[in-house]
Amino acid sequence: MTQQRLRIAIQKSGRLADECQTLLKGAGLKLNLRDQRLLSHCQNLPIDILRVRDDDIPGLVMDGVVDLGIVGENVLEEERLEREAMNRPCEFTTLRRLDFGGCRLSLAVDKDLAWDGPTTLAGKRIATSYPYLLASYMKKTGVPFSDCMLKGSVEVAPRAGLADAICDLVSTGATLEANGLKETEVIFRSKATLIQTASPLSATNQELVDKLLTRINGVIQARESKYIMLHAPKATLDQVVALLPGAENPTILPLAQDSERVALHAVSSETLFWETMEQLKALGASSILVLPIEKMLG
Ligand SMILES: Nc1ncnc2c1ncn2[C@@H]1O[C@H](COP(=O)(O)OP(=O)(O)OP(=O)(O)O)[C@@H](O)[C@H]1O
Ligand SMILES: O=P(O)(O)OC[C@H]1O[C@H](OP(=O)(O)OP(=O)(O)O)[C@H](O)[C@@H]1O
Ligand SMILES: [Mg+2]
Repeated sequence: MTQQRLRIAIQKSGRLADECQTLLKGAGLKLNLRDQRLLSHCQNLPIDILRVRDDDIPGLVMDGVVDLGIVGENVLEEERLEREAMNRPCEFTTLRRLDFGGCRLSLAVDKDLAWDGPTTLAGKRIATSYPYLLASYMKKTGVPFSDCMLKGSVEVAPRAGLADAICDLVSTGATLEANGLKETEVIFRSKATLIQTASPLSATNQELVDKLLTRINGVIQARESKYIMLHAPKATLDQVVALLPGAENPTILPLAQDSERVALHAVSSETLFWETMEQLKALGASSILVLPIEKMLG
């Protein structure tokens, strides 16, 4: 029997699509995803990429139709709660939370409404695409409400007289502001996440998943890290090192024809902000270079 290729479901188009492809390509998968096909073969590894609506990804993983999926935790938790309520399979394993797709599911009301906590919504109608996440939150508050399911344009529901409030995704808040609404409670914080089916994989495919995960961890670690090079006076070296966020012990090198100053090289596990660079300069550091890291292992 030929070995079954590993199947990974990602969003076909939308907010997560490009980042998913960048991540997989960064992990070494050679993909040609320019055409419209549902299923694409990875050219250098026994992996197939399935490109679908994001709403379908949790179910495909929970039913064991695909082995891995990348999806927003908001969509994943909504599907899990719905399946749990229906006594349908809702198991999966989270391999890792990813560094993109950050957003929150929030309650929002007319900006002029006086807000006095969730009780303000007692007996009111809330429009949402996430009825299970909303119900799970409202149950904890004990406030009775009714809902109105809208798959899109949720933000116009109050103005259209369809609902008194909304429960929708927020990132910058621009959509709420443009619709005369204000965010009042965050009910769920979400990022994209990599999940695996609960059905056991063949030993070969599990090895491939483990390898892929190590590489993905490396890609994300590299994205979150910077290589820093600078020259610093020996007199302020300790203060300079203390300013470098998350850095392991730096390399200190002598400078030619300069006994007062040294060169410092360090990998910082956090973004180096302008403020920190200005503080480094104030300590006498010069030639401060912050370089991106392409790959990282170990
Ligand atoms: N404003 C936002 N900022 C950041 N991430 C977001 C934002 N809105 C949504 N997301 C995340 O991206 C995911 C996909 O959003 P998108 O708008 O592409 O979904 P969609 O329209 O349902 O797509 P599909 O056609 O695949 O069903 C969301 O489920 C959420 O996790
Ligand atoms: O707080 P903001 O930065 O404005 O983002 C929030 C908006 O982003 C998402 O919609 P998207 O723009 O993906 O369009 P959609 O409604 O077609 O999904 C979400 O449904 C909100 O409407
Ligand atoms: Mg969708």
